[in-house]
Amino acid sequence: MISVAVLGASGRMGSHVVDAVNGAPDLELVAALDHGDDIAEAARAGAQVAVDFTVPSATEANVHALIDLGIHAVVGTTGWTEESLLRVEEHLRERPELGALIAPNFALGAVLAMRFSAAAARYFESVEIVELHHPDKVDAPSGTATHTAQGIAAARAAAGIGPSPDATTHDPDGARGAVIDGVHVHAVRLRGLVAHEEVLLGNPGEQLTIRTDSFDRVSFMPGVLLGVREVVGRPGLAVGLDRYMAL
Ligand SMILES: NC(=O)C1=CN([C@@H]2O[C@H](COP(=O)(O)OP(=O)(O)OC[C@H]3O[C@@H](n4cnc5c(N)ncnc54)[C@H](O)[C@@H]3O)[C@@H](O)[C@H]2O)C=CC1
Ligand SMILES: O=C(O)C1=N[C@H](C(=O)O)C[C@H](O)C1
Repeated sequence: MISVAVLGASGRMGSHVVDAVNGAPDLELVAALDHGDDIAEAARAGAQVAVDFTVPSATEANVHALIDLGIHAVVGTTGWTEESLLRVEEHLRERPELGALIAPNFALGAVLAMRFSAAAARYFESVEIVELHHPDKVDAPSGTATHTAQGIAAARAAAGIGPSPDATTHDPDGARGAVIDGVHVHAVRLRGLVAHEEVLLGNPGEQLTIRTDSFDRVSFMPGVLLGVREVVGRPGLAVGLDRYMAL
């Protein structure tokens, strides 16, 4: 039995995680904490793993606190940078028995879409990303789109491919979107949506579209539970659920 704490337990994702942990025969929910609660309560309750679905401004401090408390971390919250990930990696070296999984997306379809996009990237002249989310989301572009763009950019750089062609010289309103590692990313916020992403890859006369849709937050739960079960045996930092999957 793995003892689990949930941080952000009253939120859209956290409340689903509470239900998923309660429904798993091999997991026991020992703490459901939200804004204003003392994170040390997770340790007092005996948590081995804490799942963090909070807010970008809180998640890094939560993870450092969990490491200090001797608790493995499974993190879905967005807002991570190269620098903040490095700080966690460094901190984990002081506690070699602990693991942390930080994953921009726990939906298996989204994990595969990120992998497929990176695999396809070198074969297309042009690539752009459109991410589409519910309008209550506080950050843009999404963590998933950022990670997807980084994977695509790394694959193109490794293959010696230059930037996607683009003749735009006049864009006073930012219509070409954000640019992450040279990849344009467009963010849509629309009532009715949950979490969606399209990667558009173009060549003369052809287009490949890789699309992933989460219509319901239950789509993230198998990945979260996989992370909880695996993190206890995988010390150090893992970025992306694909690190725990046989891909
Ligand atoms: N990796 C993935 O698969 C997914 C990641 N996300 C990300 O998860 C995060 C949360 O998303 P939602 O659940 O939609 O947000 P939400 O706003 O519904 O929930 C966040 C919860 O965290 C609580 N909170 C804020 N600061 C806290 C702190 N210091 N300690 C404990 N709780 C705190 C809030 O009170 C709230 O209940 C976002 O960054 C989002 O992008 C969302 C869906 C899937
Ligand atoms: O806020 C959300 O809802 C989501 N956030 C994550 C992200 O920013 O990529 C994962 C998923 O897209 C849902």
